[in-house]
Amino acid sequence: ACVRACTGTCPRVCENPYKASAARQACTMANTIKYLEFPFFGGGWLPSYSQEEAQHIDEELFSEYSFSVDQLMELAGQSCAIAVAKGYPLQSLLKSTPRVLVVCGPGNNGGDGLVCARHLKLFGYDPTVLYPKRPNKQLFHNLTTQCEKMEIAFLSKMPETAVPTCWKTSTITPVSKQSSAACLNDFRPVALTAMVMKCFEKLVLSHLKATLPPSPRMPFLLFHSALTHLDNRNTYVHMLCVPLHGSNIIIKFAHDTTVIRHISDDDETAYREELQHLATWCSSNNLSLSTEKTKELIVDYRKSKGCTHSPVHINGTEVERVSSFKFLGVHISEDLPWTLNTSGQEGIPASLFPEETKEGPSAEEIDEVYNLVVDAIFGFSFKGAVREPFGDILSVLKKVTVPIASVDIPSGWDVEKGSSDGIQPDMLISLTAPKQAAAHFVGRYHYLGGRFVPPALEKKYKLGLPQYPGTDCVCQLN
Ligand SMILES: NC(=O)C1=CN([C@@H]2O[C@H](COP(=O)(O)OP(=O)(O)OC[C@H]3O[C@@H](n4cnc5c(N)ncnc54)[C@H](OP(=O)(O)O)[C@@H]3O)[C@@H](O)[C@H]2O)[C@H](O)CC1
Ligand SMILES: [K+]
Repeated sequence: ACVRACTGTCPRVCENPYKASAARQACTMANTIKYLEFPFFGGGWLPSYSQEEAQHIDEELFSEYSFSVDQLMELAGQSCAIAVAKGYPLQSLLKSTPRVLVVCGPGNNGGDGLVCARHLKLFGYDPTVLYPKRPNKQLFHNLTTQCEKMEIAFLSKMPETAVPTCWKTSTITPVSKQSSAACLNDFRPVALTAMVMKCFEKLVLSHLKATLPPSPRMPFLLFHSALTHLDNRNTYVHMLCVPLHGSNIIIKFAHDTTVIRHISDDDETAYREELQHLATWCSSNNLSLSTEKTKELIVDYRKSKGCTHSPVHINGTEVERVSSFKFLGVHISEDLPWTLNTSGQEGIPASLFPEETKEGPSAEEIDEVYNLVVDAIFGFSFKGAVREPFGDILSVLKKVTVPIASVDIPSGWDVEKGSSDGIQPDMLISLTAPKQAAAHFVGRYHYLGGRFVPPALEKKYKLGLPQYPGTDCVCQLN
């Protein structure tokens, strides 16, 4: 391996007088500073930083130097895209389309990932962003919009990758029911669906019929009850998912619309925005939303529910909360009793939703579809055991065989100690300065990015940064 680490006084530091004096001064500042060897560009030793030091430097950039997060994130994310383009040039990719999966976490590391995706798109790659937990902050809304405007696809979980949006979109044309139509009710809405979708629906139906297990699980049941409709001549099914927030699911079936949202941390903003968006969309398209007929059901299994759920309003009218309703022919109750729809089955099997609730594609799907994965899940603020949904995602990333390029820190690694059984990226792009975990990186490419450190700050923290070549904003360290 080209990168090694040593702690405290390192004999090889003496080979470089500048580094030796920097090392001595740095050691008086923090006993924990460790040095990484970087053989590129003449070689030398580079300090690496603990979690706390990285956070101090970061804070000082914002407070003392008045940088905004957007500014630094743009430079950080752009340098990640440049490093990826250097390590994996378009012409070297093995798949016919230059697809890259960018997995973004809930913090600023995820923001770097969004910026990286946008620049990769400008460089000619075809990025798809997996963004399962989106923070409700303007910065991240903006970054997401920028990506969406550049036609970068977003995944929140696997089903949305299976059917392209254009197939799922129907044009609803009002056809007059009588010769002198006077009001909206005199029109019948006729939905025109893409022909390819109609064929697809038939294929899905026959596939589902062939593969349905003897005791169907809930999601299969929902789809099955919708798709049996296709058995009748001259009929078809619409399941239209056009979420405003990628993590909302909207199911349209005939003239019924259902909005589904998984709520975490009591944050209902995206759900409420979706309803507002739906009401506005209906009104601007001359469709009337019948609030009286709209019902809301909340499934809440938390032990201590703490707060009561405040009602939602559509066009100023409160939506009635019910404890059960019939959805696509299936009775759903807030306590999800299995027996409502089946006989002879006691309770809900523990493995009811094993595959269906998993976030993101499987390792096989990633290997098949993407050339590489950009890991922007966690950076220097990661602490403790990985919480879901990221535990499942990291387990998948451990199994992929396509290269992984990690932004700042391989996600899931302890920022200082690394992780022997974590993901093993092929590329690491350290931002500002390498963190101590970089000593355990054994992949092919280690880049330094984020060329925004003012010289005074570099001096204060004894960063001893290497000379970036010319005007480049990344520097290869191994
Ligand atoms: N100066 C620079 O070099 C710059 C670097 N940037 C990038 O920013 C990250 C650091 O960003 P930060 O937002 O501080 O933190 P992270 O992105 O690392 O992660 C915070 C989120 O992660 C969640 N978290 C933490 N631990 C866990 C865990 N064990 N399981 C699940 N989730 C976890 C945390 O959730 P909370 O619930 O604790 O809030 C946060 O949501 C740096 O590495 C660079 O990539 C900037 O772009 C610009 C300047
Ligand atoms: K990362």
